[in-house]
Amino acid sequence: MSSSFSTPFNTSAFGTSGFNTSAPSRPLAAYGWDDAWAAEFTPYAEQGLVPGRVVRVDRGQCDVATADGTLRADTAYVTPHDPMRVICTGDWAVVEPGGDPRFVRAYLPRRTAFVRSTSSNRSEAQILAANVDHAIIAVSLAVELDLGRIERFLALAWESGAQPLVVLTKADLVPDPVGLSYLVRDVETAAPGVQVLPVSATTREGIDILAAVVAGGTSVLLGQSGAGKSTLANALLGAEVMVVQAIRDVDGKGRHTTTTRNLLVLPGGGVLIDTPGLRGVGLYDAESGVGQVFAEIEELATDCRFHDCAHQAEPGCAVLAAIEDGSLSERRLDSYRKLLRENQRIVAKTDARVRAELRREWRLRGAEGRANGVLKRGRGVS
Ligand SMILES: Nc1nc2c(ncn2[C@@H]2O[C@H](COP(=O)(O)OP(=O)(O)OP(=O)(O)O)[C@@H](O)[C@H]2O)c(=O)[nH]1
Ligand SMILES: [Zn+2]
Repeated sequence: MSSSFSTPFNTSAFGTSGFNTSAPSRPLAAYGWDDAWAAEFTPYAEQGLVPGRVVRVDRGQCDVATADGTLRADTAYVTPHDPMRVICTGDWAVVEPGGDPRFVRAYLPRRTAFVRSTSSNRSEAQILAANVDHAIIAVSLAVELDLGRIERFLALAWESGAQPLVVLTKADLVPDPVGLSYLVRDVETAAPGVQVLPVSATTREGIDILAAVVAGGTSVLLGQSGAGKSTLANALLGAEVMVVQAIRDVDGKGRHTTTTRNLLVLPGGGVLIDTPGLRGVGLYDAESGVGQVFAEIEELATDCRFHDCAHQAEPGCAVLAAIEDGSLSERRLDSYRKLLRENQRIVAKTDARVRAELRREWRLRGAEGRANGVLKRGRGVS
């Protein structure tokens, strides 16, 4: 039942009575506005500029959800040649209060970002979504688990700076609870520091737990085609809410507009970003992400006798010893190697400057989140 999803949105996110000039921060809270964003925004507020979250970017323009509803704005100032700096869905935009056209003047520094390399040969990156807190990796229980694929998505998620969460969809197709618990455990071994949650859109098992997790921030849904992402999004959103949000969007002149949004406020709290680009996202320079996915192997490696041990046949190799005693599976080590190799190929084709920038911006934050995640799971970090 969707009773738990029908409450907060209707109340006050946007008054229908017109433009709100008194308390701009309250409606924005639904979009993830917090004290830290407000602090970043202070110098712009002094210039009379307005904050808002980017819900969609088109050629040359974007839709920005502000306290006064969704505004259309020109992105000429925030579309530099550097593809990493182009404004994208999820950014907090700094918008002119009026003007024809109205311009986005800047956007606030990103906390996290999903990036994709746009082609195999050109050294170009593309920003897919900004300021994402939770990366929900949808994995279908209707087909055989592919742990390697899950690890790949996890690497991507960690690299973005977001906290991953694996959702095993279509749990109704695995009615045996013992069988299900084994599947969950298998995935958990491939996902240290990550919550693994079986859900079913059919029976609504796990949906309320998922709704509670995503209530605290901005989420994206990743996963293979057919994994159940759309179904999950609908279960979280409720069909009525999508309609309501479309109707309540107003342009700068107070007219209703009907453009589709790539960023939606969830009725149970939180924000969901669903852009076409994110749907097909692949592995991009996720070196530190890979390390996090295989945290237990990297932890073991610190006990190898040689600092640069390749875990092939070296004496005193702690990784091989773990395989020997059965505490680490060969599949896991193979998968680790495969992802590292693949990653090196991608890295070789990628602009070093872009990579350096990614690292600089997200390493600290990522390391922090990872440490927390790993500790939460009680894995051996010393
Ligand atoms: N039995 C069962 N089937 C489900 C469930 N959730 C989704 N499905 C089915 O799985 C299929 C794929 O679901 P989608 O939500 O379209 O998957 P998707 O990940 O959005 O796929 P793309 O749009 O191709 O990326 C559909 O036929 C759904 O009806 C579930 O909880 N239980
Ligand atoms: Zn070793």
